[in-house]
Amino acid sequence: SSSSSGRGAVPRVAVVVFVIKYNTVLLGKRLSSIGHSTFALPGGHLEFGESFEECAAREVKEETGLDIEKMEFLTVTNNVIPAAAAAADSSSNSKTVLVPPAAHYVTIFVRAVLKEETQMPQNMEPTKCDGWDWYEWEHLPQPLFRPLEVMVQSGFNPFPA
Ligand SMILES: CC(C)CCOP(=O)(O)OP(=O)(O)O
Ligand SMILES: [Mg+2]
Ligand SMILES: [Mg+2]
Ligand SMILES: [Mg+2]
Repeated sequence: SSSSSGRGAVPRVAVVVFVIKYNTVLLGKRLSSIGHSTFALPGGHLEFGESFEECAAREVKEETGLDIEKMEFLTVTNNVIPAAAAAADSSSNSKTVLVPPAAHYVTIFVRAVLKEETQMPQNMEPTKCDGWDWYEWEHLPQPLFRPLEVMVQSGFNPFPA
């Protein structure tokens, strides 16, 4: 992981997965230093030597117990996730103290379907996620994890046309 001073910090790559079931998508509330208490897709860090598809299948299996197939690349976004709002200097000549970003991820978005549509998600990492559920695109839970919120606001739709 990167040093807190920001020296040596490099952007990391994440693969996140729209697991599509009929007209719903799988989301879970994050319990994590990044995006705590916001609803996010299953997924995580691309590990050395992995394909996007291998990472997607591994992370979804690790986090939800679900087996997925037919992964398709959708899009990629660059997410510089700010630390707490820049701290203003408390002295009279208050100036904004620059705070290094808390995180920087290049996020690969893929979609996939369940190998077996009767499979139910389990919360495999209860210290990192508050539980998984299926949501219609028109009725997404709030608040969404920032990178996903930005995509939804842009009018992105992950479902097959
Ligand atoms: C913060 C996010 C965009 C990238 C890292 O995702 P994550 O915290 O789910 O990572 P892991 O599932 O690999 O622990
Ligand atoms: Mg994970
Ligand atoms: Mg991981
Ligand atoms: Mg994860």
